[in-house]
Amino acid sequence: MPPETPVLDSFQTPQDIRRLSPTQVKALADEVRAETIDVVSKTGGHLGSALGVVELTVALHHTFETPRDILIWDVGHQCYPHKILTGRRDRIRSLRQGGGLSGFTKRSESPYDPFGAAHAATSISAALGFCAARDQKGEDHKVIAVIGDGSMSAGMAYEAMNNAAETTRNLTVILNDNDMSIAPPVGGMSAYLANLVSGGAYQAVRRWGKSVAERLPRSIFELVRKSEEFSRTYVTGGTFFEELGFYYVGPIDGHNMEHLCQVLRRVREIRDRPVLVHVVTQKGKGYEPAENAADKYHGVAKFDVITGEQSKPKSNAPSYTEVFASELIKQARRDDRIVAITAAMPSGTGLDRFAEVFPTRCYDVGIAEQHAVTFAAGLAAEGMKPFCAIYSTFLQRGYDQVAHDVSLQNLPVRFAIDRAGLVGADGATHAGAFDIGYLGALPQMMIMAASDEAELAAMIATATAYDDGPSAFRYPRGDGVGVTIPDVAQPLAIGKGRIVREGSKVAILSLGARLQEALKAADMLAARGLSTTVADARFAKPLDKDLILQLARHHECLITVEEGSVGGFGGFVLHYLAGEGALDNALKIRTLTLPDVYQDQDSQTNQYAEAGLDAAGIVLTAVRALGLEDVLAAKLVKG
Ligand SMILES: Cc1ncc(C[n+]2csc(CCOP(=O)(O)OP(=O)(O)O)c2C)c(N)n1
Ligand SMILES: CC(=O)[C@@H](O)[C@H](O)COP(=O)(O)O
Ligand SMILES: [Mg+2]
Repeated sequence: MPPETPVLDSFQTPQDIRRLSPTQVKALADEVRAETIDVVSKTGGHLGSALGVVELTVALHHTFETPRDILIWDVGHQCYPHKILTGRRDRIRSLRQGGGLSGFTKRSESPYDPFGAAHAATSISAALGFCAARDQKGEDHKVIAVIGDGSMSAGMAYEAMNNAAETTRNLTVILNDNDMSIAPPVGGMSAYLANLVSGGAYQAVRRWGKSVAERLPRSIFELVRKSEEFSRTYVTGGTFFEELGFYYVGPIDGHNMEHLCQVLRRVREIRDRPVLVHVVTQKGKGYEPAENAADKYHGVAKFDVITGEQSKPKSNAPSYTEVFASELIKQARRDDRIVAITAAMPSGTGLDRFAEVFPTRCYDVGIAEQHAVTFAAGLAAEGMKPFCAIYSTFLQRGYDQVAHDVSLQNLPVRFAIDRAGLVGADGATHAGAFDIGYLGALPQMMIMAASDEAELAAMIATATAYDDGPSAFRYPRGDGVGVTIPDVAQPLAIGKGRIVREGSKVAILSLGARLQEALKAADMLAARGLSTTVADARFAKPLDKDLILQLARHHECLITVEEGSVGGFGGFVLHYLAGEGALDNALKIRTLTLPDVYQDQDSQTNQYAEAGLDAAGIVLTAVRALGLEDVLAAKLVKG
């Protein structure tokens, strides 16, 4: 290959990486880094994490026989270099776009993605499953899990490590330690890892290397350094990981390609015990704006490569997250029993702002949703008012805790459920689809959904005032609609909705932020001569039974609308009306929910259109329910 040909362009198959010389491998890493920056500048995405693992990714594919060897990325948000190297380069510019590549690893996308992810700390458990299957089948390939230091704060990682040595002798765990989660990492394990890096062999080897480097001929120095460094890292004993039955190798420099490949080659041969390789990397490595940013460009919008400036769309309304933060701060100024909890998402939930005002009343417990929920239960049991702010999708992980520790004991934990409904570019793994159903199944749970930012403020006031049991309020990703928020929001009447527009033929009962689409649909229906009532349910539990009966009795057609899956609000309404015998008459009732499929990434607008949850979808449902498709079509033809 001529020296000027980019290594990346010379690939026929990903297996070609294994034939590259050390110089080419280094060049390849540089090319992959440049391409990753360029791609994400146009698509947005998880840049910092991807940049931190460029060398590691190249080294892994260079050393191991993927896809025969199983490589599992934890979370999967750092996998862009992996995608570039594994046959998806031609589609990499469709990353996170509708119809394009997922921003995470995904089994259906490639044989190089043996296990999909997006929620943290699943990799070691999954890898162990792959190991057990391999061992059962008498096969001999390697299985590698790459997990970040932030994800190491999650319970699943410990459950898996605790089980590793008893399950297999042949597992490689790479701990990718960039000393960052989305925010700076928290907790004892993080401190322990920092200690290993700052006090252990890593610094000693680096210091030793520096002091002798100038005095030895380069070739001799390299030889000595390699064997010395490897043996030092290899025999470092007494770590937590070794107590669990792992060989501990590290800490090693995750950006030193030569060293990385050498260590991985040796690790590849170990088959008598699970190995944990502690690799030290830098989040945002190689792109100055990312390296210098506090969040290391964890998740970015499209940006200008030269300046690093991100292009965030302008809005006249605050985001729901911002409203949550401001309103909770207001409530907390008046009520010193209010405390807030986040599971490693201070900026995403807005609790970073709360922590600035009330540093001692905000708890970041790490990626530990289960713990966050039971921790909140303990606080509530002692008379505090905990607001447990967790995205809908991540609260799934704490479901048993919500059921067993909170709901069963009727403890007044307040769940602030951000990212309710479809979330756009993160796709199916992050959709807040299920919380209405899974929380609604629990006795004693009060559930609200905000239709705009003023409603959210009122719901926060309601949750603050409500001490009789657990409560939850959900709100979507993105900006509000621009309504005025009162200085002092007032609590809502529990279990009472509101009529927003009066009509007579069709009733749309909306729960949550689809209300605007419901109102648009009402306009469109009115234009077709169909007088339409629009109501905002506010509560999924308890239901506003009077309102529902009134809508059912006085309209020919009732349509429920929600940003949630089948088995949620619409199901509760149907259940109630069936019990009342209200479905025995001529009422035409339809429940609009998210479809019973996992929807891939796209813009939120397109996702909702695909789900039939936009104004056009609501109109179509009403027209079909009333059997008027032909009549209206004929009218349209006549003009
Ligand atoms: C269960 C769960 N909770 C929260 C998140 C949100 N989240 C995604 S990446 C991340 C930080 C992960 O840190 P680390 O594993 O160190 O990876 P890094 O981003 O530093 O590469 C968090 C909190 C998640 N994906 N899954
Ligand atoms: C990978 C991950 O889980 C988070 O980084 C997530 O993508 C954040 O989502 P938001 O951008 O909605 O906060
Ligand atoms: Mg990290």
